[in-house]
Amino acid sequence: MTDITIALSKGRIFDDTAPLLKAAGIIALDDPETSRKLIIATNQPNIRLVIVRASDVPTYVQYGAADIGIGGKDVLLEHGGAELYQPLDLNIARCRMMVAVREGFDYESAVCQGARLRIATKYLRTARDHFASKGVHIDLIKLYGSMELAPLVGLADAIVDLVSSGNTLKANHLKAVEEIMPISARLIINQAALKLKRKTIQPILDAFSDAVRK
Ligand SMILES: Nc1ncnc2c1ncn2[C@@H]1O[C@H](COP(=O)(O)OP(=O)(O)OP(=O)(O)O)[C@@H](O)[C@H]1O
Ligand SMILES: O=P(O)(O)OC[C@H]1O[C@H](OP(=O)(O)OP(=O)(O)O)[C@H](O)[C@@H]1O
Repeated sequence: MTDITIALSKGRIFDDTAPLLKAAGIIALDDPETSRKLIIATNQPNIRLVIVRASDVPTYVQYGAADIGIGGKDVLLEHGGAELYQPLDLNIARCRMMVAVREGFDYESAVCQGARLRIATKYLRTARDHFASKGVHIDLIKLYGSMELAPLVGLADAIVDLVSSGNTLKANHLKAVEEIMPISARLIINQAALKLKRKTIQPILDAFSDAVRK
């Protein structure tokens, strides 16, 4: 039987993917939340999970270290998608990529007046493309997390970040001023693996598709 490696991150992606894996008859033998193991066996001897940082999932699949991955559209856009086949929107880990500012900040006026905006984000490519399409001049500041802090301490005028419930923005007296795009997690497959291991990968893909449609 052909060996298959599936890359995914722990936390919300693993939690939301576990039911889809189950629908494909795949059950992890350890819980990545409690185990320190990075390679997790499943009930299917030829299928293993590798637990990586969310932003590293496309890299593992691109280089063929994993055959299949599950990653957010946010992460896939930043990566660029080289060598990746993206056949399925899993409709999980749903949120929105937004521009947000301090509650008192007049974003519309700043944009209308052609002000140069300082934007803090971990999503450089997405932010660059968004503001370029609006013709807004920006300086980008790369952060790795807690973006909501940046406008509060004068590091940036605005942030580009993910918003789901809106609770994080509210707790930090920020407001969303623009939606850039809806985000959800996608199945990604290494293009060479799809050709060489199609017989094993296709039934997994089909089971995921059926489970998503239900
Ligand atoms: N608040 C949220 N609600 C729903 N989905 C979200 C939310 N925040 C992030 N996501 C989605 O879940 C994915 C994984 O998020 P997670 O928080 O596990 O990783 P991360 O901290 O963003 O990444 P990394 O560990 O690489 O820094 C994101 O790439 C995004 O697609
Ligand atoms: O609108 P909300 O429901 O409050 O969710 C938004 C928060 O979720 C994400 O962070 P996450 O929880 O992944 O923490 P992280 O910054 O450590 O990745 C995102 O970066 C926001 O901070």
